[in-house]
Parts: sequence; C-alpha cells; structure tokens
Amino acid sequence: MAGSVAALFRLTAGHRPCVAVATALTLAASALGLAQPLVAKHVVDSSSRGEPPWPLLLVLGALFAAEAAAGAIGRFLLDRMGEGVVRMVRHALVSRLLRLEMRELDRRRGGDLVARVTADTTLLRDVVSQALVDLVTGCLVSAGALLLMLWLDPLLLLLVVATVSLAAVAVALLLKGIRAASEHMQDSVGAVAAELERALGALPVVRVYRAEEREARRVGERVDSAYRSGVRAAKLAAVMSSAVELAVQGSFLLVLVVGGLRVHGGGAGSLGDLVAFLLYASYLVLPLSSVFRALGLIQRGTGAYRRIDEALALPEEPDRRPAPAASPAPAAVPPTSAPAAVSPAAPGPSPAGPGIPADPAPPALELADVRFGYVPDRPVLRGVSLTVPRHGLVALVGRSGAGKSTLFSLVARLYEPDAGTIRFDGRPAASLGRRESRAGIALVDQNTHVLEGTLRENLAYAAPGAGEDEILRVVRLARLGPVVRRLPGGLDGRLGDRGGTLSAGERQRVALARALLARPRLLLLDEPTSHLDAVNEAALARTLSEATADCAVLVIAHRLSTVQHADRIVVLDDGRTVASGRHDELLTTSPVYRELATAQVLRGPRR
Ligand SMILES: Nc1ncnc2c1ncn2[C@@H]1O[C@H](COP(=O)(O)OP(=O)(O)OP(=O)(O)O)[C@@H](O)[C@H]1O
Repeated sequence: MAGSVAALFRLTAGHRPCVAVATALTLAASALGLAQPLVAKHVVDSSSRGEPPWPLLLVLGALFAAEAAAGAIGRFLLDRMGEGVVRMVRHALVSRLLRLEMRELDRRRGGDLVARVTADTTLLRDVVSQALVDLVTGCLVSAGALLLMLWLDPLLLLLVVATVSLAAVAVALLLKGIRAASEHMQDSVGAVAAELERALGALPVVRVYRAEEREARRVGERVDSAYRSGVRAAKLAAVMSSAVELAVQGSFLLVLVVGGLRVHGGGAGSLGDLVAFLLYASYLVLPLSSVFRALGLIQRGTGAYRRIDEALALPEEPDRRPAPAASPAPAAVPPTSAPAAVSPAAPGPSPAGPGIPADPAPPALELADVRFGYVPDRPVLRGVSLTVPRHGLVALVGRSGAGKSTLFSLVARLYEPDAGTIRFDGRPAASLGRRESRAGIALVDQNTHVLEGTLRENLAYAAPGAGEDEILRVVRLARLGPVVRRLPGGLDGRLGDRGGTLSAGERQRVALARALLARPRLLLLDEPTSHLDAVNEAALARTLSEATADCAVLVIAHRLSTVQHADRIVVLDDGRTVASGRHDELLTTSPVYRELATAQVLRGPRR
C-alpha cells in the first residue's frame, strides 16, 4: 500500500508547487470548517445565557463562505494537476509505444497498448487528483479534530476511536480484494480494445464468413469479464463504505447517549461542549471516511498504474547497439551455384556481379553471412550474402516463407541480425545509428501502408518538406494521375482509414510514389507489382529502371516482368542465398530458380 502511494506521489513531480497550494487551500478550508463548531458552541452557549447571537452568526456565515471559496479553488487546482499528470503520462506512453522494439511489439496486442494510453490514464487521473490529496488532507484534518476532541472530552474521544478502529480493520481487509478486482478489470478493458481491434481490422472477413456473432461473443466475453470485476470491486467498496458509515453512526449514537447522560446528570461539560464535540466527531469522521475512500481509489488506480508503468518500462529501440557476433570477413559463400555476385568478397572483375559494370564506390548495400531468427533456435535467415550496387536493380526471388521480407526488415533495421554484417555504402550498420541507416532508405512493404489523411500528406510522409513540383513528379512516375483527378479535392482529398477509399493497386502506387519522393539511396520494394494490371506493371518496370539512375533498387519479385528487368537476380532458399545471376543464366545454373520459374511461382503479367 505504501508503495502504491509512493508511486502515485512520484507522478506528481513537476506539479508539487500546485499540489502544495491546493493542499494548503484544502487544509485552510478544513480549518475554517473546524472553527465553525467552536463558534456554534458560543452561539448555543450565549443563546442559553439569553445574549443576542447575531455577531457570532455573522462570523459563522463568513467562515462558511471562506471555506467554500478555498475548497473550490483547491479542488480546481487539484483537477488541473490531475489533467497535467495524465497529459504527461500520455505523452510518455505515446513516445514509448512509437519507439518500441519490434520484437516487443510482436509480442503485444495493439488494442491493449492503446487502452493503456486511454482507459488506464483516465482512471489514474481520478486517483492522482482526488485520492492523494484526500489522503493527505484527510489525515491532517482528522488529526486536528482528534486533538480538539481530546481537549474537549477524552472519554468521548475514546468511544469514537474504538468504533472507527473497527471500521479501519474492515477497510484493511477489503482493500486487497478491491485492488485485485480492479487490476483484473483494467486488464479486461485492455483485452476488449484488443479483441475489437482484431475484429474491426478484418471486418470484410468477419462479414463474409458470417462471424459477427462469434466475434461479438468473443469481445463480449471480455466485456463481461470487465463487468464482473467492476461489480466485484463495487461490492467490496460498498461493504467498505457501509462499514465506515456504521462506524460513523455508531460513534455518533454512542457520543450522543453517553454525552447526553453526562450533561443531563450534571457531569462534565455543558450542552455547548456536547454540540461542539458532536460537530468535531462529524469533522473527524468525514475526513476519515474520505481517507478510507482514497485508499480504495488508490487500490483501484494501482491496477491502472501497474499497466501504465509496465508499458513505460517496455524496451525502446535503441538508436545504436553493440554489433552482434559479426563474421570477421564476409567470406561465407553459399554453396553450390552461388556465384561471385552473392559474395561481396569473392574475387572477379566486377564485385557487383554479372550484368552490372564495375563501380569503384562501395555498394549501396552489402550483406555478409547474415543470420537471424525472430525467436531463439528458430532461424529464418541462415546465411545471406548479397550486394546491391549503387546504381542497379537487384531482384530477390524465393519460395514463400524463404525469408525475403525478413531480409528487408533487417536492412531497414527493424530487427538486428543475430550474426553477420550489413554494410550501407561500405559502412557497417553496427557503427551507424538506426536513424542514420534509415535516412537513406525507402521501403514499400507488402502491406503498402496508407495512413488516414490526404493523398498529399501520404506522399509527403517520407519528405515533409517536398515541393509541389516534386510531388507532381512522383504522381506522374507512379501513374497516380487518374487517382488525383478522381479524388474529391485532388491531392488534398482524404484517403480514409488505412487508405480504404483506394484500390489495392492504387495503394501500392501511393506507397511507391511516397518512396520515390524520399529520393533514397536504397529503394526496397516488396513485390511492388502484385496488385497492378499489365499496363501499370510495364510502366512501373520502366520507372524502376529509371530509378536506378538515382539510387540502388532491391526488389522482392514474384513476377517474371520484374525479374526480367533486373540487372541481377538473387535466389533465396530456406534462409540462404543459393544463386545469383541473370534470368537466362539462372534457368540453366540454378535448379531452385528453374523450379520457381517453371512452377510459375514467378508469374507472367496479369491479364
Ligand atoms: N514477426 C514474425 N515473428 C515470427 N516469425 C515470423 C515473423 N515474420 C515472419 N516470420 C516467419 O519467418 C519466415 C520467413 O517469413 P518472410 O515473411 O520473411 O518470408 P517471405 O520469403 O517474404 O515470404 P512471402 O514470399 O510469402 O512473403 C516465415 O516462416 C514466417 O512465418
């Protein structure tokens, strides 16, 4: 419990002056409240003596008004502080989530992470703004009331303390259950978001397979689970507040009976003393019940805080990391038909490989015996070596699952190789920051991500400062003219969530135009023609050939048209580069390539 309070208190760092002022105002309001019974006592006593109570009543009114004003300002400052803490936590979460290690992201569910930024922080706001200060002011006010009651009547105080202690025991027993139920509820809320995101992300599939009911049930189970936990927490909280209420009523009754008997019997204290004591009892009990409520709220918030804290502790992608066990020399030549081009270290007149003139400058990209697995002991790449010269089109072919997209992910440095070396322009990736490595790369992946926003925003995503001429140039190159003309608003027309208003081929061309706008040194294309018709496919082939004048192009190819335009083809089989050359050569030298070509893995243009 103390740990939870300390953790929540740490969150208020940067807002401490505001907390201090708000606490002071709340305490002042409480002090003004505590003064009222004293004045009330005098009002009662002077009335019983037959003196006019008006001046004292005026003081009482002023105390009321001052208490209300101090309380309102204090409350506002606290709420503002709560919003500030939530804003800070949300900024930190968003920044962390956007920089997460890819391996970590693979393990997580997007919806659950989003819920941590939204639902969990909202709960945290209430805890920070209400519970912490309620706890501090409640404790202080209770202590003040206790002292005054001790001064007025120690015996009656003993009665109050005894009954309130009973309530404290009940509260302590219930708090643990409230915390567990609340943690479970927040986890379930995260799961609701994750399940809903899963269904909405595949809505056409859900509809076609008439799975709405199944998906609704699946999400519904999580909703029900959140409901059950919420009800359980509410039940425990209700029992808790009943226990506190009982203690309050009980202590009032006891004080009234015992105190009344003593006043009536002419024992210690006047009627005014008894009235003052009763008012103090109420001032003790109210802050005490707010302390108990705050403890309950903190337990509820602890579940949310744990989830937020966990997300904030997830590993970020470091810009630089120590080089893995790099192979000393890139000499691991794949077996059999792997020719010079596959190994950058292999001797020969053109290190770039056949079909590409020798270039004295280091290649744009060089992979030497690169090995990688997403999970330990399940290697996906088992020894990949290839070079992409500064100006040239290299096609990567291989069966589905051979590791082609994985290789792209390593080149884009979304993952780091377990072994082997990647060099950009002759410089080992391990010696470059990730941002620096990526600065020269453009990537069009299989998902051809199009973001919600305008066409212009999507194109300029890779180069936010690009001018109109540049944008029009890539629109032309990617044959996006008809899309611009058709779209209401042209370049400034919105594309809908995930580019939903575009066809798959149009999305592919948007992604390509965006990549070209970046004017990269190395262009990575993961099967860029899969959704294009024959006309667009031929045009794209020409565009790619032209692009090689400005940059190196590495393209994952499933189409004959793409490989036929390539200066060189690299064959990947079961995570290894096994051959390299031109189409005609490979048909005779590489059985794997021949199989790919004849089994129509490499397809002709779409009709
Ligand atoms: N994020 C991931 N986590 C774990 N395994 C993965 C991940 N991504 C891919 N894999 C696995 O790695 C292997 C290679 O996948 P990859 O996508 O690189 O193949 P590919 O050659 O691009 O296939 P395709 O031509 O079908 O796109 C596959 O067995 C795949 O299941």
